[in-house]
Amino acid sequence: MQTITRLDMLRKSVSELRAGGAKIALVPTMGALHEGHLTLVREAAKLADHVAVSIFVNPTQFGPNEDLDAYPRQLAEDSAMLEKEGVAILWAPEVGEMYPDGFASSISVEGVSANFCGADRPGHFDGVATVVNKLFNQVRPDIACFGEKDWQQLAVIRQMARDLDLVQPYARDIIGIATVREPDGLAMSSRNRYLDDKDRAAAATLPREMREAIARIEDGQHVGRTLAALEDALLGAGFSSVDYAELADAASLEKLDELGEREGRLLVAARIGGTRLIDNMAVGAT
Ligand SMILES: Nc1ncnc2c1ncn2[C@@H]1O[C@H](COP(=O)(O)OP(=O)(O)OP(=O)(O)O)[C@@H](O)[C@H]1O
Ligand SMILES: CC(C)(CO)[C@@H](O)C(=O)[O-]
Ligand code: BAL
Repeated sequence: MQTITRLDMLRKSVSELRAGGAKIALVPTMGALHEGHLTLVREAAKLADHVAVSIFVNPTQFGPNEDLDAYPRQLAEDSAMLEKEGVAILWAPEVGEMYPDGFASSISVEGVSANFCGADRPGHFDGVATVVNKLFNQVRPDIACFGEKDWQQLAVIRQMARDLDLVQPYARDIIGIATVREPDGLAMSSRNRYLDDKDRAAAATLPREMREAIARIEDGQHVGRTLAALEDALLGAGFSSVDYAELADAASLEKLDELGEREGRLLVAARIGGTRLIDNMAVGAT
């Protein structure tokens, strides 16, 4: 595996890998890798000849009071894990390489980014879209893999890829990978390591109560009251606040008051012990 920190070196290595028509899959990450990330890498390896993984804690997607400084950074450990997975390129630029002096552009994806994390974290998805666009231009992957854990992020990236002709035929090339969970159901996330033992145990209430709420909605119970009960259950279990707990159209991320014929997704963000956790699950899917 080549660990690359400079863009000129990346371009050279990518073109060498691509010689003879080999396909490249990109897995963008912010590092502090866990089994969720490694699942993305393994799926990527099935779909392409070579896998490139990026590790970049992107400052432009963090708000002023968020955890940019505290975000875990462990490049040596991450690099050893990726080496074992047979990854060809680890792209790990410094902030100045990604955003040289004078950098002045931003990509804003409307609609899908308006609600949920987009509303709670102003500018977050502009930061994500801009850096993912740059990563696509830098690596020029044939496919890219993203986790469904960040459902809204995946929708934003798909919209951007479609609007800006980034990959084609696009629908096949942005791959969404199902959320990988801990044995108690908690979605794996680099931020789970912020939780102390008590909060970590209570955090499993989130997927459990989401499943309960989904069963009630599918059973025809009132959506608004079911979601209010879900919020109460989380607050009762030790969560300090619920940023949102909403039923949405799975593709447009428009809020839904009832399921109807639409493919629904339950999306939740809630805080426990100062850590913001997100999760989402299908509602009404066959
Ligand atoms: N549990 C998971 N299952 C599947 N994919 C995941 C999981 N966790 C993260 N990913 C995916 O890995 C990619 C990189 O995510 P990132 O590095 O932000 O990790 P994270 O664990 O989501 O971190 P954070 O705690 O910052 O949200 C994203 O596409 C993300 O959706
Ligand atoms: C896609 C991403 C790597 C962009 O910084 C990040 O948002 C993430 O890790 O999900
Ligand atoms: N996994 C999403 C990246 C973020 O929360 O900033």
